[in-house]
Amino acid sequence: MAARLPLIAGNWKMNLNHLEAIGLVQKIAFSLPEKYFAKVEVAVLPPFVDIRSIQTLVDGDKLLIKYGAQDISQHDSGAYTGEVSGPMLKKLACHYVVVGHSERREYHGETDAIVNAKVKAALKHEVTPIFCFGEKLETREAKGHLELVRQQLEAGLKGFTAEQVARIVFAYEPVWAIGTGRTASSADAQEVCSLVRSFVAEKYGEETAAVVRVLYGGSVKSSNISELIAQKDIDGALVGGASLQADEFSKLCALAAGGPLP
Ligand SMILES: O=C(CO)COP(=O)(O)O
Repeated sequence: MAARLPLIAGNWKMNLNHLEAIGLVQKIAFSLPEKYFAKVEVAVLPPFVDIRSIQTLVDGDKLLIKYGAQDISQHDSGAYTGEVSGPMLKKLACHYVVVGHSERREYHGETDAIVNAKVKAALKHEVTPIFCFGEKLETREAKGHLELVRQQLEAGLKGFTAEQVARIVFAYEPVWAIGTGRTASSADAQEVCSLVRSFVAEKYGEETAAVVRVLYGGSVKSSNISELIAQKDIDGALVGGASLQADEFSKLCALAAGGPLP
């Protein structure tokens, strides 16, 4: 199986203005010298208004940290008040964009069809989509999580070729584990991440399945990252709360790289 570089992506959600963003990225960069980046890819996903400042910092100081956005419009331009397009993100040299986060599905009515269109827009403009999916508590309790994730994958990937799917980062985020302090056990997370890889293998071939990265997200911290990342099909994490603290996030990234701690 091809080696997959672990990815730790910090989803800041609606936190930190552009000045605070600069401070946090500088602290992370200071804590994580170059040697770590051969073993782990580190990305921050700030609010839109912070991205230009982070781009300037990363470019100016030649930092190895990557960055991206938390959402993308399905349209390229036009009368879509409040939206930000793929070409705009590309111009800011965003590496990643989160698509289909449960908070957008829940609070902004994003359906699987919209998520599919947004993944498509990201691929079109060569910004790597971090495609999120996951079940709510009631579905998990009714043991319907594997079926639901399968449906979300079918719908989210509709119409894509194997070449396109190979460029997607998958992120399993069980809704009941987000911001609750309740992490899925590593076995539970592995169960779903393995389903994702089998799904990709079945539909798009073994080669595609071997290269795609599958992340877990939901209350990931420095205290649980090592166990999660040790699972066969978990290639990193999408981190919310813990990505807002420089020390904690750097420690988490260092552990994902296999140490030593900064
Ligand atoms: O939603 C998440 C990342 O996208 C997870 O958030 P927490 O790490 O705060 O649970």
